[in-house]
Amino acid sequence: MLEKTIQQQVEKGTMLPLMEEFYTIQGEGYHTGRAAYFIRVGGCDVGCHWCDVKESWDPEKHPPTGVDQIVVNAAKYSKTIVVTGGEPLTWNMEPLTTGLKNASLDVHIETSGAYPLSGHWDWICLSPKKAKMPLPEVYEAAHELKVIVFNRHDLAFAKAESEKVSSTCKLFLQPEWSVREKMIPFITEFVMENPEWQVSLQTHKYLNIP
Ligand SMILES: C[S@@+](CC[C@H](N)C(=O)[O-])C[C@H]1O[C@@H](n2cnc3c(N)ncnc32)[C@H](O)[C@@H]1O
Ligand SMILES: Nc1nc2[nH]cc(C(=O)O)c2c(=O)[nH]1
Ligand code: SF4
Ligand SMILES: [Mg+2]
Repeated sequence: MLEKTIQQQVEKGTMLPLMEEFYTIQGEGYHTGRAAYFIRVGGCDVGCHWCDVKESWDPEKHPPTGVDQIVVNAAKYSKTIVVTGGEPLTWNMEPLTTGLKNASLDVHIETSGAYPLSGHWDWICLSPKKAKMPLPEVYEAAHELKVIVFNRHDLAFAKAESEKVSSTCKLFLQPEWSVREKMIPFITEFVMENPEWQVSLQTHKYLNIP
């Protein structure tokens, strides 16, 4: 009985499999350097082989948590909230983001865009993945396109992806962490030749913070 109620709440998005929450500094992309509270929601089946948070993939490993409780915690820490995962758009983000907006918070998302866009967002960071491409609605809504560069072909992929986003969308190339030393020369050369793009580094990993 209880199990069933919880499952129904997860289906509605009033409960979410919460992996972790932490107050830190946004390490990547347009808002790099800004203090923010991160809400990491479990569940992702995109399957990036280099994913730096594979523990997030199985939603069963993360306790279903009421969104009201998540909002109360978040509001204690920061005005800026980053919802990430896992893939947050696996779930209905409407209840969580309504709660966060009612608390007057700025609400950002990190997403692959592979699932329908739900929720109310002040900032959408789209990081497209070839294995499960973003839906058209997410390209249209994205404020920031952040392409991970694992090999040189990813630069051509980045260019093609940039044709699908709005004209105001900010463009970032971020080296895949394990090959950063090899990819940084290609990325820097590309950005100097294509100055509409900017470099994004995972600065939290250099700072040794979460
Ligand atoms: C862990 S993902 C979670 C959100 C969502 N599933 C996504 O991929 O956008 C958060 C961000 O980290 C990036 N990322 C994951 N693993 C990485 C790695 N090994 N090196 C560089 N960036 C990575 C993703 O591309 C994404 O922009
Ligand atoms: N500091 C910090 N910044 C981040 N930006 C995006 C992250 C993510 O995993 O979504 C992340 C993260 O895990 N930590
Ligand atoms: S989409 Fe995001 S969470 Fe899912 S495997 Fe790829 S990087 Fe990891
Ligand atoms: Mg991360």
